[in-house]
Amino acid sequence: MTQFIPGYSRACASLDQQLIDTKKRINPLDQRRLIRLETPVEPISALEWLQAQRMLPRTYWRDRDGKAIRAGIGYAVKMPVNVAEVSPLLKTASELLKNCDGDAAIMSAFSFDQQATQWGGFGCGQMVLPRIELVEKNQRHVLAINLLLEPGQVDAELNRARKSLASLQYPTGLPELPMLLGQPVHHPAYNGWQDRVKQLLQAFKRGDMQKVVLSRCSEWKAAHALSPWRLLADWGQREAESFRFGWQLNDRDAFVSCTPERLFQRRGLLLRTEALAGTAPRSEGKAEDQALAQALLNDSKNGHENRLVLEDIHNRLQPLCQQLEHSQDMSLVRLSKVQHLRHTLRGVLKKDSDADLLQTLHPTPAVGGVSRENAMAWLRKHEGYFRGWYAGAAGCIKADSSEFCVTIRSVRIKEGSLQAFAGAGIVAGSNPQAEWQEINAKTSALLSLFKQEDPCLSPVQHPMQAIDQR
Ligand SMILES: C=C(O[C@@H]1C=C(C(=O)O)C=C[C@H]1O)C(=O)O
Ligand SMILES: [Mg+2]
Repeated sequence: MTQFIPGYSRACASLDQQLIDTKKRINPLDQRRLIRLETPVEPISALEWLQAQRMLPRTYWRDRDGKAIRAGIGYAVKMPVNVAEVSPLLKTASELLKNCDGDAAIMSAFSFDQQATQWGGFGCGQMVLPRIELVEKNQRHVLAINLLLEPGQVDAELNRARKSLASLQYPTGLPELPMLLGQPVHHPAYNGWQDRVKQLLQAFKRGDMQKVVLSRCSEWKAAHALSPWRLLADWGQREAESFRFGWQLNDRDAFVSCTPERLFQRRGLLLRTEALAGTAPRSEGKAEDQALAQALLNDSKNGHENRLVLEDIHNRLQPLCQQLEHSQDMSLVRLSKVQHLRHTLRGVLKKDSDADLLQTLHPTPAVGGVSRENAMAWLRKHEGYFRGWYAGAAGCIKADSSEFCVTIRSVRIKEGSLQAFAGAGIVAGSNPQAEWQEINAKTSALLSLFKQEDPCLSPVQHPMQAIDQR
């Protein structure tokens, strides 16, 4: 028998009826708990759906293989993250989720540096259980509504939920991306970059540190409003095997990432993570591309960048695991404009604690450095701008599983401008110019999605240069 899949307005009507029924069956003095109501719905593009909605924040998550897509609006539970509070917050979150039937997930994001508190309204992190969600899983689309019922507050919560439902809009498509105007402003500019790399090379010689990931924020003005959801749709088509994450605070401020890097995936006690570091450009010519890949696999500087990440992750995870193993060989992750080296790790945890995993792993030396403490202290003092959610941890937490990506390849869309972030692992043997070209290559997939007023200065270099010029 084929299952009946209601159209959008019938799905909304079904949820509304479920809310009315919930009111009848719930004792208003029951203890605090989460309830999730769901209904199947006709296939709708989650990004187009987000574009049409009015409630805030708007959030989006897609895992790397596209098996789970979650678009959320508003919130039933909102937990702004404070520096000292990450662990208790995550514990509260997992307790709430454990007592909730259904597929509830808390969307979460944490900034790169948990000691730094400000990044406009994003702060040093956010955790939200969306009020309404459109979820796509195993080719099924589900519309869901989450409720946090507290003793004596049940009616108020049900009324808020019905009001949210009544505000839903039907999707009507995604607006075109704007043209990027003029030249970008880079923080730091090339001279500042060169100075910092040289300073780091001295520090490595003195033995103070072994690796620091230095980054840049590049800012363009846009000709008209830039839809984060259109950007994620186009970017995701270009980089199919990437996590996609988006958080729109309001119509003037959003953060999105289309990133190849997994921080961790936890299913019960089973853990998967990876060391992603070491980069070469890609070439359109097949033979040249293959030569670049082979050169990357054989290159000692890139191998060293990757090994430092692998060793650090392995050493830090060891005390949390009953078993832990990593791939012997490096594999290649091939994106549209760059390719990376990757080692994968698998383990069995002693405890199913996301708080422990986040604190242990983040930030890995793929975005921070070795030693973590010295690299972070150096970056706070010398990087020269504040990363905010770039190179942060973003993902979703469920009752029995969780997954986080590392938000490299990310942008903030703020008041008519686009800020694009990119970093490169600086180690002994790094060359300032080659590392600058590496971050240009990392930004070039994003830039290729836009028309540019002044494209002649777009930062694309001949592919062979990045490795040869060291
Ligand atoms: C920091 C970024 O990427 C990281 C740095 C890499 C490198 O230097 O080779 C490769 C992948 C990531 O570990 C970024 O893209 O912003
Ligand atoms: Mg590198």
